[in-house]
Amino acid sequence: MATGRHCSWESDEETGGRILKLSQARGGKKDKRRPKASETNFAESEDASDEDIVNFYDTVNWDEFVLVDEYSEEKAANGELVSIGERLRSKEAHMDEDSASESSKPGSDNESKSMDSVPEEDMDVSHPLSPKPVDDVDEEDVDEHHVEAVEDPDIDVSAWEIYGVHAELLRALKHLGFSVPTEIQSKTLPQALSGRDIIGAAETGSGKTLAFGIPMLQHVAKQHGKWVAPAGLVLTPTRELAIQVKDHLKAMSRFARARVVAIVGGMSQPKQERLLNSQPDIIVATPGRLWDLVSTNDAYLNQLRAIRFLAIDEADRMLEPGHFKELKFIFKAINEATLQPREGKRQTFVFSATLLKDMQINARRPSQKMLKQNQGKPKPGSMEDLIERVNFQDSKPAYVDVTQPDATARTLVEARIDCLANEKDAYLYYFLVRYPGRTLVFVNSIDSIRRMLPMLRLLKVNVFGLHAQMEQRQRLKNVDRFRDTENAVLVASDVAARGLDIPNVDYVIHYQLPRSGDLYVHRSGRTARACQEGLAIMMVSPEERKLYYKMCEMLDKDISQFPVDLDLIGKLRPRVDLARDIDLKEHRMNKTSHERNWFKKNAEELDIELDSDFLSSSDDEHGGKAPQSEKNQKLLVQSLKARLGQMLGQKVMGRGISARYLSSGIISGLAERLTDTANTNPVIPTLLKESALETAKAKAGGKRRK
Ligand SMILES: Nc1ncnc2c1ncn2[C@@H]1O[C@H](COP(=O)(O)OP(=O)(O)OP(=O)(O)O)[C@@H](O)[C@H]1O
Repeated sequence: MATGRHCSWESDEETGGRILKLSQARGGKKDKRRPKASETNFAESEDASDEDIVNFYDTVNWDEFVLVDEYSEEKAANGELVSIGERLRSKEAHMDEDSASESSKPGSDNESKSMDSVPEEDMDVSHPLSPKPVDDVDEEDVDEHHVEAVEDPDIDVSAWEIYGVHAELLRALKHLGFSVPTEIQSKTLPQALSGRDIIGAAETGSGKTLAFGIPMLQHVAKQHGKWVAPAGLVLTPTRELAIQVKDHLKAMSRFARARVVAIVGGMSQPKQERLLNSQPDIIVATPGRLWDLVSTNDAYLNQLRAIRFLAIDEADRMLEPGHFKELKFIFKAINEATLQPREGKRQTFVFSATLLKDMQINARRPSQKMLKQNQGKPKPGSMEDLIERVNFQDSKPAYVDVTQPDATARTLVEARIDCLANEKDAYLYYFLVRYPGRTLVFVNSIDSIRRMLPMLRLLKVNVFGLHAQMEQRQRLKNVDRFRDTENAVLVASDVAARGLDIPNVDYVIHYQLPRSGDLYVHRSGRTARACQEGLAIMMVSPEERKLYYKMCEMLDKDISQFPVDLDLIGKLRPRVDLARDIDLKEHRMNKTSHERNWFKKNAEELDIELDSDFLSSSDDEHGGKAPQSEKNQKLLVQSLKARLGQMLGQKVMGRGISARYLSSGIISGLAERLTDTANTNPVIPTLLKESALETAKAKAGGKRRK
């Protein structure tokens, strides 16, 4: 590698687009050359240090610089693409205004918030490719005068007034269009606003965030800008959830102007330290990153010890390995005698969708042996253990349980599809084609995601991936794209199962059965949110049947079969088989060429001469010639892709999903249907567009829980 800065494009497996890998050898000379637009991107290399990135930013002419990858092209088509320079200037103006208004806050430390103290590396959050900004000085911040000038929509929020909700929060509720509280909110708020600790459980998507968020924001609103310490700490199990909760609370504090920050792993640590230094009112954090920062800095620790509100969101997930250790440290640290005096006691909220159910199950189970082993203490890592460690200051925390017996949302319709394990791809593709909609597909392993993404892309499905091994930036970007794209598909591991609030997810498909009833509830809860209807479908192979029956028993429910059209699946299957075949061949080719390049590169570095047989088959990347067999393979793949393209271009003439569309084997009004593109399925023009939800409801005979 050269001694200076090195920028190179690499293809991105997840997106099919490109990312820039940026690196600089330590002590390398500063390259004053202006990079060409095609050489630059904000997506900094994983291993590029903050310093490297700051140096890199110095060299870029932002006015000339617009991003050139696929996603930006989409934005450009909508006229949304602007030069980065323009964005930076608008952000700068924003920050100036922000710091001016901040200086009126008593006790504010302007230095820590001034433009000078915000290194340019922070600016990456405002570029058009980045996910929703995660800092506290992002573009969503609205200046006070502007905010006050906003006209309030004509929405009646008087239903909230009986709880004494602050006028500034009532205004935000108007703007959010939340005219009445949800059940968990109406049952929690009177107790929480009167100072009680709460253990709460409510179905997924029922509005738990504001149930614990409003009491915190209410406290901040009453402080009128006086800052002594953060008012609240919200702990969540995943980064995405933390950012989502932060966004939600921020939207709610639009007029109360609370400073809400997210402290999560996968983001620049110095930046997150600056966020903690910025006098936040509410910190939303994942335990790991928070503990990293807090355990090495007493100032942060003292901030936490002074909080007035602690909320544990998705508490049951916090018990899983990987979260609980840091959570225990945080509890211990903040429960120690506070150095910074707190005005009044701390209130604690513990929330989940399945919490009480778990607690009841656990409460029933502790055997004498177990109790003996633990000397009367709760089992380490259990919910009781968490509850004990959190150290409620209320002698009797209030229990608020508004879950259904099976804990799923009332508006959720459930169905199952029985099929062989190796047929699942064909059935899934059939479903996606037959019922276009925003669809979240859950699988049990990252390998399944890696296998399914390229196959579905070859089938021209608008698909994104989400799993824990993806870079954080990519994870957020994919969630944003899924949220912003009509009829998109997100293939996800259980990292997305809990808490992710993506509006309007039409369908959740359990491609593989979840490993527990709780996970089923959480996964399914990504649809049917905020009182809307949604459909969850389990794909059950014969091997999974035992587990399926166990789950039905545990959840105490029968799940009806979802009707499928076997004739159509038969017609779509050759496309899926071909896409799988192409992907397999491409994968093998890439593997062979990667291995050969690896040998060659290492041999060059070690100055070893490779066998002439080996050299004759050296890859063309290094000027050599690829072997004939490999060239043939490439040609074969190209021709298979052309064949698949042809297949995908053809319409499928199905017989229809039910007798409703058939009369004596002849489709009535076929000619009209074939020309009525607005109402017919784009791939199967003999069928009318239909919602899978309605189909499932019709099949279940309209039987719904009350
Ligand atoms: N009072 C309300 N009226 C209408 N919509 C609401 C109300 N309160 C919250 N919402 C909306 O409902 C959705 C779900 O809220 P939230 O994410 O808080 O649910 P949750 O119970 O935390 O779900 P999960 O258990 O899956 O995390 C959000 O989009 C939120 O904006």
